[in-house]
Amino acid sequence: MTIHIGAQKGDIAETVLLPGDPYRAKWAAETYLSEVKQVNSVRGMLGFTGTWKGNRVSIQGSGMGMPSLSIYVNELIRDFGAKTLIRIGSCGAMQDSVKLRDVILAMTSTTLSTPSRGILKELNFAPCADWSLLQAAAQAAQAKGTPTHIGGIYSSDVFYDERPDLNEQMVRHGILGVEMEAAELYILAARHKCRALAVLTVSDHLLTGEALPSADREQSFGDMVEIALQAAFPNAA
Ligand SMILES: O=P(O)(O)O[C@H]1O[C@H](CO)[C@@H](O)[C@H]1O
Ligand SMILES: O=c1cc[nH]c(=O)[nH]1
Repeated sequence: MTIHIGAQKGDIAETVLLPGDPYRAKWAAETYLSEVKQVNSVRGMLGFTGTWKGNRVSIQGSGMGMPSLSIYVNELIRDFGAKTLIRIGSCGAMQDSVKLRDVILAMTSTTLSTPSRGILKELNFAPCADWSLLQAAAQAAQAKGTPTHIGGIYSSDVFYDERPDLNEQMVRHGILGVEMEAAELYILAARHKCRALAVLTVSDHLLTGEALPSADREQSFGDMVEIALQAAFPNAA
């Protein structure tokens, strides 16, 4: 048990999927896993462990923003032995070629700052995905036929951004989409020698103003979950 995760030692699998939304964790666990057990409810940040095609996997909500994700990922790695961490999140598209409900595999994540800024100091560390996960996710997405984009994303500290000039630079430099957690996930994974990837579904479009309702963000991003599971267990039949 930790301060924020009420699970017992051994309750959490080495592979953990991390949606920001705890109710997406519940939906994904109930929809895709077998032998599901709820392992966390502290602060309503639901976590579940079950099996997928015989492989043990946990799905733990990580909350919104990098400070929140940092708490859960630190505890998952240090106290529960997590080794493979895959974010399954929503994001806003920043390119015309990226459409609503498309999947983005975040190869890198640009950010202004993360909770790790204090230790990285003046270093502009480049947060990047684990290659084996990225490659397996790309193959899984191709096999499913899901419209998928692979490249850089932007991890922002704000949802209601009042820096249009910054977004303009992101768009201009080919950033595919914006979300709020991947950069710190990648930095923590690098620090602790774990594997990490962010698999995202486009829920908003910053260029067209389109936006999906909250129920869709909670319960309809199935391709993203299946791609993440297949990437974690590429040999699962
Ligand atoms: O849908 P989730 O995984 O929470 O991800 C995105 O949605 C939240 C904002 O609505 C932020 O956490 C952002 O990163
Ligand atoms: O951070 C986020 C998440 C979803 N959609 C956005 O526009 N931004």
